[in-house]
Amino acid sequence: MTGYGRDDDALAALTPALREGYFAGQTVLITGAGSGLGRGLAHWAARLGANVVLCGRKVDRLEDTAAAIGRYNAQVLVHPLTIRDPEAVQDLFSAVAARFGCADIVINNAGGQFPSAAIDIPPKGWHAVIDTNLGGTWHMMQEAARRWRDAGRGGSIVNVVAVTGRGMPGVAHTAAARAGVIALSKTVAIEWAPLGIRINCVAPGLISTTGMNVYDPRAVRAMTRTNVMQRFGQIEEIADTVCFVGGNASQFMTGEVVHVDGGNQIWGDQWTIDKPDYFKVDSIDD
Ligand SMILES: CCCCCCCCCCC/C=C/C(=O)SCCNC(=O)CCNC(=O)[C@H](O)C(C)(C)COP(=O)(O)OP(=O)(O)OC[C@H]1O[C@@H](n2cnc3c(N)ncnc32)[C@H](O)[C@@H]1OP(=O)(O)O
Ligand SMILES: NC(=O)C1=CN([C@@H]2O[C@H](COP(=O)(O)OP(=O)(O)OC[C@H]3O[C@@H](n4cnc5c(N)ncnc54)[C@H](OP(=O)(O)O)[C@@H]3O)[C@@H](O)[C@H]2O)C=CC1
Repeated sequence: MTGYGRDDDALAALTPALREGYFAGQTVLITGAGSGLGRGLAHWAARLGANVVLCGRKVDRLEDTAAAIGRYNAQVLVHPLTIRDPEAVQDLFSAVAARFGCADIVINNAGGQFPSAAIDIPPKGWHAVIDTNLGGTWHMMQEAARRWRDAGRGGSIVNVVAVTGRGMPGVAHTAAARAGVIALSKTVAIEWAPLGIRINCVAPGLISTTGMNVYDPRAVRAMTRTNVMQRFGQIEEIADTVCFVGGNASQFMTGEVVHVDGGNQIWGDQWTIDKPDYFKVDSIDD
């Protein structure tokens, strides 16, 4: 384990930007809550007064998050599933209904990818990334909306995506999936407005989480040079934004994509695999 991310004690020592009680009486569902940003979001939601639903595939990691946020005395439901299975997603929302009534805020944070030149991505790898990031997020969005519609009430969805605007060489599958989520979010922000449902996206730049451990450490160190601020973002910087966007402080926002990326959408290298000589400044003739 390298130094990426923040452990539970470090998260507990920080203070959310939003006021105490911001989520009081509300239920916040978080996917990918066993690690990284999702775990940070679980701390933030619990500290802001929410009932918290923790989802992901690995139950041990979810139980660990539940134990860690026990210090805030929140009501917590652990529900393992893969978001790629629409029936499992329906079961999740039934379990939430049985325990808390309805979720108020759904944070679709689960996802990931692997670095590969687009030309080399195998079909199985393509489908794994698309089915998780686009398909899984969609199953969660649609089921949340159906439950809110059937209950005659609204709700709020936050989709954690990525900075796709300039392309993402080295992770084309995730660029396609996340751009799909953004387009979907803008579309249903319109269709579901009459239902009182808001949908927004948060696009993190490179954030220091344990998720970085799956990448080559040298490459990840170099990635800190790829934004205007020349550093990693931190979990709390994303958690503050997601909680703002998910909760009532942003109630006049929908269909929005909030970039929290140190300026990476306007400047900085995008390469997540070795950059071809073609793009290197040294390759320019005098
Ligand atoms: C070298 C440059 C490093 C730069 C680092 C920065 C990257 C910036 C990207 C943009 C910013 C986003 C950052 C993040 O998201 S941080 C971390 C988030 N977490 C993860 O990405 C988790 C790790 N990823 C995964 O778990 C998987 O990629 C996946 C999401 C697909 C998991 O799905 P699943 O569990 O179903 O997949 P499998 O492991 O069973 O694999 C299915 C097939 O996918 C192909 N595959 C999977 N991993 C790799 C790999 N490392 N290399 C090549 N191919 C891979 C493969 O076909 C698998 O099938 P087989 O196992 O049968 O071969
Ligand atoms: N860190 C960064 O720099 C950036 C991250 N992001 C995105 O933010 C999100 C969180 O990333 P981060 O915390 O860094 O990385 P992590 O790898 O720590 O988090 C990904 C989480 O997704 C869960 N997950 C993956 N597949 C599924 C599935 N099929 N069903 C349910 N849960 C699943 C994993 O849990 P489990 O394995 O137990 O299922 C894990 O907890 C991801 O979507 C990521 O791509 C976007 C931009 C930048």
